[in-house]
Amino acid sequence: MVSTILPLTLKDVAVRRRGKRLLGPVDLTLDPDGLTMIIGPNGSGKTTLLRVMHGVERLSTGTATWAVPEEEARHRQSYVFQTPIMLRRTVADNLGYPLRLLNAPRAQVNARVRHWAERIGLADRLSLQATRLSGGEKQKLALARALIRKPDVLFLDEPCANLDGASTRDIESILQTALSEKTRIIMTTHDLGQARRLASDAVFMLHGVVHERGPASRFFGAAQTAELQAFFRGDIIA
Ligand SMILES: Nc1ncnc2c1ncn2[C@@H]1O[C@H](COP(=O)(O)OP(=O)(O)OP(=O)(O)O)[C@@H](O)[C@H]1O
Repeated sequence: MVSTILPLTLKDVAVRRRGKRLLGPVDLTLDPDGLTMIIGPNGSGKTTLLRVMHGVERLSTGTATWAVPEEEARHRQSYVFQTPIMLRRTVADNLGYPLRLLNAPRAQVNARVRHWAERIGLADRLSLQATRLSGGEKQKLALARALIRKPDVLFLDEPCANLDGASTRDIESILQTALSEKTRIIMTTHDLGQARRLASDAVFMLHGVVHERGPASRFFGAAQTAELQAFFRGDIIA
């Protein structure tokens, strides 16, 4: 097994549905390290781009290629949806599910479940039905469930939408730890403060294409295009 599945290279990617272009053409390379933040107005194609990268969106044209065969890359990445999906089982069962799918030994599953339950503050509620958790707790559980099998790459679609400050802070702290442990993160957000806090590089989507991209320092400090400057001012971009 090679050490990372990256880079991911998108070449001339387009997604069309019922005659409408949702995305593209997009050419983009994701290097092995850091956190790439995808931002842009509603409907600009952020989620579609994320799904293309994760390999769950049918391409109309172009290619998305990892450094390893697609089958291997698929097993080494996780995706967390904006609205967390809970299995109708206990917190412990939800956390351990990805490891059980991999037939991990029971002792290892239990140890990792305990570690992550403590990390997300649910150690005393392991036998509670996960569907009964609050929105913030569900999102933390979904994040822990995605990280428990140590993916190379983690995709997150608006992980903190509708969450309070404390839950957002907890999630950002988990993401910082994952980054320090070399998990590659690619995420979308509507929260520009969060984008500045977390990003090592950023992508600005507009009308289904990558309008501007750069390292965080230049992207947030010296936006090159009038549209990104307008977006940062809070203007409506049609
Ligand atoms: N399955 C689909 N069929 C048709 N149109 C779609 C489909 N999925 C998304 N769209 C449209 O594609 C465009 C891009 O959607 P996408 O969800 O990628 O944007 P977004 O930037 O993530 O938006 P938001 O910030 O509102 O989540 C939008 O105009 C959306 O309405």
